[in-house]
Amino acid sequence: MTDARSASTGMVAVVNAGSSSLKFSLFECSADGLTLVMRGLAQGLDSAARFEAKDPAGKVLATHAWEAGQRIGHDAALHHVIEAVRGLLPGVQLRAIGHRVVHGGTEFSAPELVTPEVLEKLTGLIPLAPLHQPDNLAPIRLAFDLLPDVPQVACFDTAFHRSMAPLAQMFALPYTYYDEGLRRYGFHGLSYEYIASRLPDVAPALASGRAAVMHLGNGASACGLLDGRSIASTMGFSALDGLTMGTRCGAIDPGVVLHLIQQRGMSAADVERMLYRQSGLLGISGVSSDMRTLLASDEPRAKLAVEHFVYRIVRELGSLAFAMGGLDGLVFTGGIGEHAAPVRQRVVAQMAWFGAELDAEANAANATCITTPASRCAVYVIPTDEELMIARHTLRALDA
Ligand SMILES: Nc1ncnc2c1ncn2[C@@H]1O[C@H](COP(=O)(O)OP(=O)(O)O)[C@@H](O)[C@H]1O
Ligand SMILES: CC(=O)OP(=O)(O)O
Ligand SMILES: [Mg+2]
Repeated sequence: MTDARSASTGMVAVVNAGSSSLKFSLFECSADGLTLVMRGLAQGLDSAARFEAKDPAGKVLATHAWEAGQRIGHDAALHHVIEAVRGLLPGVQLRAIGHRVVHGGTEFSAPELVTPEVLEKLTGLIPLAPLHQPDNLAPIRLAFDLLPDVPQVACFDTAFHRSMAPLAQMFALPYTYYDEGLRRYGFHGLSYEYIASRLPDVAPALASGRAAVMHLGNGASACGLLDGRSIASTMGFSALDGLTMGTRCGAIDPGVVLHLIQQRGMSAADVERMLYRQSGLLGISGVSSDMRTLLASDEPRAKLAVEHFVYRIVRELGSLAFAMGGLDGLVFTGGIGEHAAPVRQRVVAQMAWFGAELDAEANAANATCITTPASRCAVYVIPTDEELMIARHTLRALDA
């Protein structure tokens, strides 16, 4: 958020459509930059949908709850968002809409103005991200109908990782599959790009150094940032790979998938449901996918789930450090990374052999730097802002 005070040149709306939620933000554009005006969230779209819009200070501007048990589609949620914004800001002029689109495939390595042809190509990528891409594209289609004169820009989760070397993108499958697009793409790129944009101010040594960034939200991944560019990601071909997540399994032996299908008689759809929706923190704990609930629980399996989450982070951290030729610092971001001090404490405790030393008070306060001056490796907490990153990209794409 900037402190822009000069004349407004219109608003940019940002839509981040997830599998069960739809987040939106409105930014005012001026010569000084982008200023957040409003942000909101329609969540629980599967069963217990509710909507809330807030001003930048967190004051609630509007709420709505749908009937419990009703499944609200993204179209209905977006209709509601548009009506709510029109009610709160009558006469609002949208200069553009920026969208988070999870998959850009091999073709889209930068934000793209959406034309019907581009939308068709993005639709063709649905098989690469079946649980994210359809929800990302639904609001674009709807906005084409409802707001045909407003330009739309697609901003990709995969784009920031296109800087990874071919070797880092390659699976050891027969080579033709690589050419056909079966490769490690990496996701959460808008979040990593935002963090990279913050490093020169927050941690200048990391901006030009070797940083491992942990985006720990409901989906979780880690990225190796070398000189501010992505050189490795724990997420792969899909958003299933890598770290333990809320309901996703993270890295597993592909032999397990074969076993479930061949020996246990599960269908591909059953396996997909299990790996995406019934695994991870929820699967291990049997209690919840929500880190807050697990940290507050006395259930042994809730504790085990948290331990597994930490274990996988530390294992991947070692891999990223060697891929970068060393480690100058670590950045935590995402809902868990920004707020779950006990998780950060456990990760840094596992790095004690390496010389990392936690500042317990700073960690408890979610301070920006949570290690002592004597620590060999600095550890930071930097809140992410995928929406601001999308708004910036959207303006740049319009100017281009
Ligand atoms: N104060 C907190 N303590 C521990 N975990 C938290 C806290 N606040 C949020 N989280 C966790 O953050 C996760 C959601 O992260 P978020 O980045 O908001 O998710 P999404 O990927 O849906 O955007 C949940 O597991 C939630 O429990
Ligand atoms: C790519 C991905 O995992 O996204 P999310 O964290 O929004 O589920
Ligand atoms: Mg997320």
